[in-house]
Amino acid sequence: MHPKAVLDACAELVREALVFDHPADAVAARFFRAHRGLGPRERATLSDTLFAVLRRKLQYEHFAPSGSGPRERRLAILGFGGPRDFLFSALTPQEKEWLQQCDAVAPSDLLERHRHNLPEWLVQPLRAQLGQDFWPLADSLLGPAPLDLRVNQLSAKRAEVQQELKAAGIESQPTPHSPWGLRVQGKPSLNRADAFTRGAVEVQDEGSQLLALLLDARRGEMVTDFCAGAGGKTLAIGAGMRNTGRLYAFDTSAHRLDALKPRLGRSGLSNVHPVAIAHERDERIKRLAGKMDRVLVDAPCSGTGTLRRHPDLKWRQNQAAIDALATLQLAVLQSAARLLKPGGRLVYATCSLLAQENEAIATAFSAAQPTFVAVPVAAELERLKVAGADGLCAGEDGRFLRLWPHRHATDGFFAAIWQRQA
Ligand SMILES: C[S@@+](CC[C@H](N)C(=O)[O-])C[C@H]1O[C@@H](n2cnc3c(N)ncnc32)[C@H](O)[C@@H]1O
Repeated sequence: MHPKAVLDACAELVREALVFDHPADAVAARFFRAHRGLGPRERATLSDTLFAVLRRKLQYEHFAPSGSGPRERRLAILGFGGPRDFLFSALTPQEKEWLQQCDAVAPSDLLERHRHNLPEWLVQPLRAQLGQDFWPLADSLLGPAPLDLRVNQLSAKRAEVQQELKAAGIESQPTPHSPWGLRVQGKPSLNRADAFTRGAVEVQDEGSQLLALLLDARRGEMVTDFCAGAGGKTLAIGAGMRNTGRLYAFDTSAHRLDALKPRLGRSGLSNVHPVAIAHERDERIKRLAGKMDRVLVDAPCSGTGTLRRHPDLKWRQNQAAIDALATLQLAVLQSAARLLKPGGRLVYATCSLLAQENEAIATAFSAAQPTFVAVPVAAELERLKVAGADGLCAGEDGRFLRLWPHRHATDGFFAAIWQRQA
């Protein structure tokens, strides 16, 4: 495809995504369906351009007014995801000169907001929480995330899968903390790899694997994954139960639960029961009250821990949305807690960076539910033989799991654990 046509397509995709009426990856998927002529290399260039624009939107919007032509074209030029010489052959002499001027601006000459590229509703609480560490976090959020796999412990061994992937030209390393994880080098296409099609591996961030590990579900138990979505954690939990017992996968989105089904098929699990619920107080929950050994609440959240993968999330939300999420999170946690037997384990988790969705919810729950006793996560990780457990936790006695992209190379995750008093 001619460079000019590729740049035009990039600008059009940027225009569609910046409406922010749908998630950026859904907009890109729709765009590729509508433009079947785009090959894999062109699609990669378009995606990389879009994600660069979303990551550095404030910086590029600051540069854009000094250029010429439509705004989306200027943004696409600044974030272009293909080779420089390819881009140059699509530009007018005036555009080339403008791009070189933009490239020459030193980061130190930019305002802070044009360097961190974060909205104020996110900057303020993160600065308050992190102090000096705010900038390493902000920098890490401008980069891509690694590709992690979880080896299905039901049917495969990590070292063997690593060898198998290597033979297929896919290099990987064991993840430092999760016993099931492999971190893959580069961005190889996995969908056709035999290890993937036969269910020996699933794509899952190392941090997400640790959340499933913390539930510590055992053989023969009754377990609920309350916000199961497409089942990333459900699959890990079901494998940990060695495909025995009963694992309910609840979610209010039947559509997301549908995406769990093919993954269940590949995984070999038959102990999982997906159930679409209307809301967190659904009658079906009442019927199962007091029957569960373990409940995971992987709550709906801002997803700010996943900004490397979903940079549009910072532009599609605001403080009012976080306030509404916090109310929902406490309601979901309170309702899910009713499912537990005395002695049972409750895990609350998010992929948010914000204390308002994390420590504040855990603290409010503890205050309202004195029969749920907090279990320090650091001690649990140590018992589960997770390397470097202390460095993964925060709060008094390592009370909470707190993973950060700039410290742990994972997405940002939070978890708290309670045991219901017998
Ligand atoms: C963080 S996502 C879950 C991700 C999933 N556990 C995984 O590992 O792939 C949160 C999920 O909560 C679901 N949800 C939203 N409101 C809910 C509610 N009131 N009760 C149960 N689930 C809810 C959303 O549909 C979404 O799938």
